[in-house]
Amino acid sequence: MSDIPGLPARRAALQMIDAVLHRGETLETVERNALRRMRGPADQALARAIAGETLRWLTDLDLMIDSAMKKPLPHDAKPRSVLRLMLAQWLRLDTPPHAVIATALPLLSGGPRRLAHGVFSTLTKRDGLTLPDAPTLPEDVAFRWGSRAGAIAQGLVTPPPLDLALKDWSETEERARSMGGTSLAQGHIRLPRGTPIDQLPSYKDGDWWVQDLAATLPARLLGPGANGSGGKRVLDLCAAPGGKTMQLAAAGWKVTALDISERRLGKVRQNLDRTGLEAEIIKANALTWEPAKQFDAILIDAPCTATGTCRRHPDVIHRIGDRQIEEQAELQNALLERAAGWLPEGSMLVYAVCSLENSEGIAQAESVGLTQLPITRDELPEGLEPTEDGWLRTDPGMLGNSGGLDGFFVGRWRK
Ligand SMILES: C[S@@+](CC[C@H](N)C(=O)[O-])C[C@H]1O[C@@H](n2cnc3c(N)ncnc32)[C@H](O)[C@@H]1O
Repeated sequence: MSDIPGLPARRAALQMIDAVLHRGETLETVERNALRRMRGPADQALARAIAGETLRWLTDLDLMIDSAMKKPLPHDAKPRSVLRLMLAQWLRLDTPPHAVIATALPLLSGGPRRLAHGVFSTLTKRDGLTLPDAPTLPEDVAFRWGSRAGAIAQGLVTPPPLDLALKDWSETEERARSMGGTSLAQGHIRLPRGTPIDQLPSYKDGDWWVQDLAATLPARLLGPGANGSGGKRVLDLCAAPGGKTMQLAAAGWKVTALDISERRLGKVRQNLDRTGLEAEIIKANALTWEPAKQFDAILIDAPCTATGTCRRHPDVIHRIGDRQIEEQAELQNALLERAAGWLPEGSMLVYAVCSLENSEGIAQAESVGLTQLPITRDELPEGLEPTEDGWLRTDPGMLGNSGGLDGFFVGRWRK
């Protein structure tokens, strides 16, 4: 079966979609297993694209499948899964129907195969069958994202560009020009999606790292770390893989980077080595650890449901529900309470989550018993605004004309 060219990519995509939808696994984890056995980068990229587009447009693909059947297929039926990825290839990846049939139908046999063939043929012959302008979100997700749901769905249509964060902000203009990119903020370069990272100039020199523009905002809101008497101390409480640790170190802060995961701290070390930046690294559980020194600032980039990264991880749209949100909110609340207790007078706290959920963002921020230091418009890249209450909420529906950005909630306080 694996002799048919293109079939391994479809099989891997099917495995990825099923693991996300039926076992609640993250796309990132299942990708590692599913793609391991595949031959080359082109097949891997194809499997990723099929799985990504299927998950992004799942609700619409299911509506189409149901419209071509007298009796709807169960949600976990294999022919439904195969039909989903067949339609995603045809309607999103422009694969001609005959090629879709040749490479995906062998995933089924017997009656299910005839059924999928029949449904796909019916749909491909239907006049004017197209997807809507933006993916339809599952009802519970649309409800949670409220008035922003439509804009966020629009932001999901195009997979995100590649954002780089620069170690030296004074090089922004020159690097944007030499790399053929654009810049939406000092120290930020935006390149087209798919740009091969390790072939970009100065990758090995460690002059930049990959980081979505939205993910750079929490550390930016702490300002520079250097003052007359040297670097101020910052505790980066949930630090791995180290994007914000590098930003803070590059901005002159003396950084203590703490994380519970040794494996993920390995990434922080690698990132610091590559960029030549420095930080003290601590492996500890922030819920039991006690600091031995005081900090001028604490950044909590808290563990969260990561629904704000739905453009690059469309699995979150289907995997995350009330239970996961509540679990994360509980952890965030405990982290915030502890960190607020460690701050000396005059210090600053920034709390951030890459989540679009109110319970992980605004609801957490409102429980902090410190003096809010409202975020102001002049601290943000053009086109972004703080909320009326001085919090920052970004989502994939914003900055649409320049490539969008991930969803984040950020709050800031002074003690
Ligand atoms: C959103 S990620 C941090 C991303 C990171 N700040 C960056 O910019 O690259 C959240 C991190 O929190 C860590 N974490 C989760 N629970 C923790 C705990 N109880 N104590 C310390 N770190 C924890 C996870 O291992 C994960 O690396």
